[in-house]
Amino acid sequence: MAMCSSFCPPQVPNHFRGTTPIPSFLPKPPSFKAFSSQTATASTKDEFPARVGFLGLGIMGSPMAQNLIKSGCDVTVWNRTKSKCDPLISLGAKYKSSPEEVAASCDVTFAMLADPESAVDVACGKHGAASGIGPGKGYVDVSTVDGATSKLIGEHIKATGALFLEAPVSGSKKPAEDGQLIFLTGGDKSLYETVAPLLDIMGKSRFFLGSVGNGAAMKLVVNMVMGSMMASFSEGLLLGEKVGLDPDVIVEVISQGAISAPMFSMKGPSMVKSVYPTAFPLKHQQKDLRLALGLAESVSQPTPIAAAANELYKVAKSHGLSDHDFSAVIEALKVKMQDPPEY
Ligand SMILES: NC(=O)C1=CN([C@@H]2O[C@H](COP(=O)(O)OP(=O)(O)OC[C@H]3O[C@@H](n4cnc5c(N)ncnc54)[C@H](OP(=O)(O)O)[C@@H]3O)[C@@H](O)[C@H]2O)C=CC1
Ligand SMILES: O=CC(=O)O
Repeated sequence: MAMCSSFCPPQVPNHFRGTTPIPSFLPKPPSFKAFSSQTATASTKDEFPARVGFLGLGIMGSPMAQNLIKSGCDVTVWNRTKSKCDPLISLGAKYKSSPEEVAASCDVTFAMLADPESAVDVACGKHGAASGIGPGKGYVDVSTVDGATSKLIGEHIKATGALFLEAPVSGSKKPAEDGQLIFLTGGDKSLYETVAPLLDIMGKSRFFLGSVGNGAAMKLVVNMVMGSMMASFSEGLLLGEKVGLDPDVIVEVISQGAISAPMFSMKGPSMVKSVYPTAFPLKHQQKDLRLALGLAESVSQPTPIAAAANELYKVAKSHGLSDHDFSAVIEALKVKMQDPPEY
């Protein structure tokens, strides 16, 4: 893999021994050093992989690619809807008309796609990245998908002689803009080390979690908790309001106590106004709950809270809220039956 100079990041290993069964699709983790974490470190331009591809320029992909460009990386972009490439081209990005061409012309290619179907299509479909990639190159999928999808993409990429890393991110639109994402990675450790300077441009910390599937599992666990928290917060706001409490004060009280979370203090005030500017689309939150429930089922882990939350997001989707922020799930609890059944 072409690098402007050799790069060897300092290692800060943590040690972890899990006690829960491992999903059948995941390889058994090593008995020690199952993950290592690292906060972002400053790098110089000379340490970046020479040519960086970026596929998928939605809410997350655009600012991530933008940060790479602004840091001096040589970036080539592709997006299904070509117009989303234009602002990045204006900033200096190159453009190729297929994932295949991007992967062929770059040393490392990142992909930030909507869901498992699009991630597989862009990596493995006709004119997909796997058709253009090869030995000496790397593919980093930062989309949120399930472990089986991640493994499938990894197998296609590795069959070409290239390296593969899954690296889903925790953190939304603003952290993506601010270069404050958290990367949850699994796969080829050498690729992880090669792209570390790039992850550090886009993020504030990174975790290497071992085999492909572990990064996906970590991301789904985090987003399962997040989806349930938002559903519960919504119930609390509406219950409080119905018994006469000021919802703005509820947000303030929650924000000062033990259950405070940036998510509540950031999104609460707009939820009170029934405004949901999209940072994390509701359809993606429901996708993550669905995938997390699949993961739970694969190891017979009961997740009744997440299952109930998933139903609420499904109701919200059925009311046309898919592309609103996931905080719009509160609307699903406001819906009144038009024609109540007769009992
Ligand atoms: N938004 C957030 O806060 C966060 C999102 N994520 C995850 O990151 C991923 C991207 O999220 P986000 O940027 O918000 O999503 P968006 O919906 O804004 O972007 C989705 C991207 O996928 C592309 N895409 C969708 N379907 C296809 C397809 N069939 N073929 C090719 N390209 C396709 C879209 O292309 P086009 O422009 O043509 O539609 C677009 O580039 C998701 O997996 C999400 O769960 C993770 C952390 C935070
Ligand atoms: O996946 C969403 C996030 O905010 O993280």
